[in-house]
Amino acid sequence: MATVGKVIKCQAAVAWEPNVPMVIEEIEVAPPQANEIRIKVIATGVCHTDLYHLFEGKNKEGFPAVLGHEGAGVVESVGAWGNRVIKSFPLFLSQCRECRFCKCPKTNLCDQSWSSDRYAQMSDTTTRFSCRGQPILQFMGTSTFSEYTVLNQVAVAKIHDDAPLERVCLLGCGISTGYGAAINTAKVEPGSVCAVFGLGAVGLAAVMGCKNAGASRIIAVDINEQKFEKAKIFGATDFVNPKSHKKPISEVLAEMTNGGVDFSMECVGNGAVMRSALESCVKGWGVSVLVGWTDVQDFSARPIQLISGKTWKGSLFGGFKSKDSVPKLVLDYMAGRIMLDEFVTHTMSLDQVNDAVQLMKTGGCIRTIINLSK
Ligand SMILES: NC(=O)c1ccc[n+]([C@@H]2O[C@H](COP(=O)([O-])OP(=O)(O)OC[C@H]3O[C@@H](n4cnc5c(N)ncnc54)[C@H](O)[C@@H]3O)[C@@H](O)[C@H]2O)c1
Ligand SMILES: [Zn+2]
Ligand SMILES: [Zn+2]
Repeated sequence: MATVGKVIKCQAAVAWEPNVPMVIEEIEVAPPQANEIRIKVIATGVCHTDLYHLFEGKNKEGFPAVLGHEGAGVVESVGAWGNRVIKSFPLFLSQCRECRFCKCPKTNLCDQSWSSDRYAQMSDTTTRFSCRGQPILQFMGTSTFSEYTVLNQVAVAKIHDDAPLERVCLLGCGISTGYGAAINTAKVEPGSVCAVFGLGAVGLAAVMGCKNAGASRIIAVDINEQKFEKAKIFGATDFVNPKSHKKPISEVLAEMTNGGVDFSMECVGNGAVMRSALESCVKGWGVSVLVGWTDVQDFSARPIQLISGKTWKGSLFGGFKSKDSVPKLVLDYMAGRIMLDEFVTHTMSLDQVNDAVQLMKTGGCIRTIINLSK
């Protein structure tokens, strides 16, 4: 390819500062260095975590940056070699296969993922992006709101040649997260009663996970009743709007389930909802999983909640070891074992990225796909 080894000029949505819409800019993307891969992004989803970074987070240091971490594309060039067209998948959670955590089957938290360097920039702390001479940070080591991006090879998976990128990109974050929270972290059992709090893409995917794991009853909880119809498609059997009840939601669920649910998943990112999700579990064996993202420093629960035999745990990227699992999830979609199409409510171009963010902010979408292929 003509671009191998050269700087590529392309369009990207640059978040210059917090609480200000992103600006479509021409950026320069440097060639990949050793152990890096430059990817032409074909499609990307917009996740609540992008919104969180832009508007809700307290990380004022993380700007200017190119956001986006739910993308799929093709390899443009790899370090010093090769230019085969390979469908490839940027992973915000890496899998180096060498660290203590990668070697342990109990977790997916690769040690390389959350070093502050890789989180904000590339592996050697110098970003590959610049705009008008100024370095631009790479969000979550991925930055898929750009026509081209550079990733460390520990954060790229190769996926099936026939994978439809404008669908499987969703496996880059929200869907894998919710689905895995149910099947890997909660380990939902056949015949069990589950409750999912929050019915965005993450929560709907958790509903899908509960259903695939054989749950007999799945209670969908959201303050936006428009989400209930979608939740039904993914397998929800009961629907609760906390705003329609004067009692705490845990009491409502306890009455509906003879004492509480077997498994609950918090997919909102709200400390109070996390507490009610735990309180909604049955004593003795109930398991509650935190999935929603929040920068609440402390949150509380009465110790009796845990003394009485409940388990409270959390899940990042659904507990999936990313490089190993994403290619398999792609095959699951292609074989009809998991749904993806049903999550897509809007398709837009890169210059509409602020509209996509706004839609998510107002609850007007499940997932918007930004199509970058030209
Ligand atoms: N742990 C992880 O690996 C991971 C990965 C991706 C996203 N997340 C987080 O998961 C959360 C959900 O992401 P999303 O993309 O589905 O977001 P979303 O904004 O599409 O969905 C959130 C849903 O929660 C509902 N909600 C808000 N307040 C509620 C309340 N008090 N009770 C019940 N429902 C309520 C909203 O109406 C909405 O339907 C976010 O916090 C996101 O940052 C975590
Ligand atoms: Zn690792
Ligand atoms: Zn995300």
